Amino acid sequence: MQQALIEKYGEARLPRYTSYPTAPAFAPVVGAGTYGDWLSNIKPGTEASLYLHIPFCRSMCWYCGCHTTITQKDAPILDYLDMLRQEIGLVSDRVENRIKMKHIHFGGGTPTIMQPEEFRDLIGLLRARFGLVAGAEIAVEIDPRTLTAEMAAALGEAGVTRASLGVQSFDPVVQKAINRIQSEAQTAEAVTRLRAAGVGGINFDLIYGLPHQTVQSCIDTAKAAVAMRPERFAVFGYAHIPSFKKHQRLIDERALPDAAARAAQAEAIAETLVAAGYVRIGLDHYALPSDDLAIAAKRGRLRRNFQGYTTDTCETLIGFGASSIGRTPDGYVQNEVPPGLYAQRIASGRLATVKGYRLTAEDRLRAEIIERLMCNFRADITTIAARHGFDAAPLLDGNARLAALADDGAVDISGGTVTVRQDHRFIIRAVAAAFDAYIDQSARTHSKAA
Ligand SMILES: C=Cc1c2[nH]c(c1C)Cc1[nH]c(c(CCC(=O)O)c1C)Cc1[nH]c(c(C)c1CCC(=O)O)Cc1[nH]c(c(C)c1C=C)C2
Ligand SMILES: C[C@H]1O[C@@H](n2cnc3c(N)ncnc32)[C@H](O)[C@@H]1O
Ligand code: MET
Ligand code: SF4
Repeated sequence: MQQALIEKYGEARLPRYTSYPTAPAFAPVVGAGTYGDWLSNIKPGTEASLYLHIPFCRSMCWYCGCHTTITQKDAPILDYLDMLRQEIGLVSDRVENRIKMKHIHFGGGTPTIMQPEEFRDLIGLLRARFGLVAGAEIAVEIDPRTLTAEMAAALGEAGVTRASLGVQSFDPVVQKAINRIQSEAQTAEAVTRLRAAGVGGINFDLIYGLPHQTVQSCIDTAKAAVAMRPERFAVFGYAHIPSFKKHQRLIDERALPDAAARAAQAEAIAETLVAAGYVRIGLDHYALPSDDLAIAAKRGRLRRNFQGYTTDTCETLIGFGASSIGRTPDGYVQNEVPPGLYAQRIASGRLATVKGYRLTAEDRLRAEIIERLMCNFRADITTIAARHGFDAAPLLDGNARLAALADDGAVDISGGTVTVRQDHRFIIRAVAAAFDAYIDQSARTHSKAA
């Protein structure tokens, strides 16, 4: 049965539901003008999250699905940081003193491509423009291959609480096939430097489904990784979309594992991490039981946002930089993606928003159902619908996708509650899709669900 379900649902192109509606539903009707209005609607005393995108790396990993560009020079990075500072000014002029920062996330690309003093200045500017809540989280994505001792120390001094390291795979055959050579020793040294600098929460990103990856290779990587004792893991299935990311054409498609092999690899990594004391969280995260994410999951308080699973409860997320996505209580916004176009906008004194989405009451209802499914593998549709002033019946009855999942034994529906069995967690994107009103317009653009 399990095998049949993997074959039927595992290969479907479905969103990862880091938002609802998902990014393909964003449209140019929401631009800089609307975003400006939405920023002025933010209420005084709002606790907000900030995301800052740094779209530069020193070399290209062929699997990469992130918005980044390769540069060996420092000038483009310095120019970009200038624009980022200007954008922080433009936004803070509109928000005035109405927000306090609860979470700051530096993503990329590779944020640690900045010089230590540039990072310190950026944090200083944010602190000056927006107040910081006591106990706020500051998280930074890190490439262990290029993290210097000076940068690690600067992160600690600036108050960084979490570091997310790209690890992906320790298998030399896989590393060659993805153009990312990174030794275990390099990774361990980055962890040591971060811990010495006082950065307490460390996350490793791993990927399965890469070219030449096998179950054994995944187990070996997971074992080497757990020996370094990061607090968390995020384990992603390789999303191969060469039409969207041209450099993925450098990946040998004949060496890619099929759906059944991908599922076996995901399960082997899960078992290795669980055996080493990590708790499974949601679709693709793992954490030590003492970690905040594991505690939130246990209490049913897990959340999902653009960074994946999180403890962040803020309704307002302000995105800075090329391609950044933000949200306010009114809806979603996304900045211009190519760094050059983003820079042109900011240099002319305008917000860089090029698309977005204004949330309706029904979207908010569906968003909550999908978030609960993605986080808890269960959603009480009747209760959630009632809270939003909707009737649950139209969501459950005549729902062909949901009926098919129930017929296949993948979900249980009783008393208006939809539950996904723990051994069917790989199917969760298909269950979420059953509550996505836009799925048939967006399904084609998304990656394999397994
Ligand atoms: C840190 C790296 C990032 C990953 N995803 C994003 C970042 C910044 C954000 C992102 N990536 C895509 C979109 C869609 C909207 C757009 O701007 O075009 C966003 C918001 C593109 C994308 N990335 C992946 C896929 C399959 C797609 C296109 C289709 C889709 O929206 O699903 C794969 C992928 N990228 C990242 C991960 C972890 C991942 C798959 C597991 C990192
Ligand atoms: C931010 C994290 O996203 C993951 N990542 C980047 N590109 C892809 C892709 N195409 N498929 C799956 N995961 C990806 C890496 O693990 C990286 O560390
Ligand atoms: N760029 C870093 C790395 O790959 C962080 C994760 S990918 C955005 O190591
Ligand atoms: S995986 Fe990280 S380091 Fe590699 S190209 Fe993508 S953003 Fe850059």
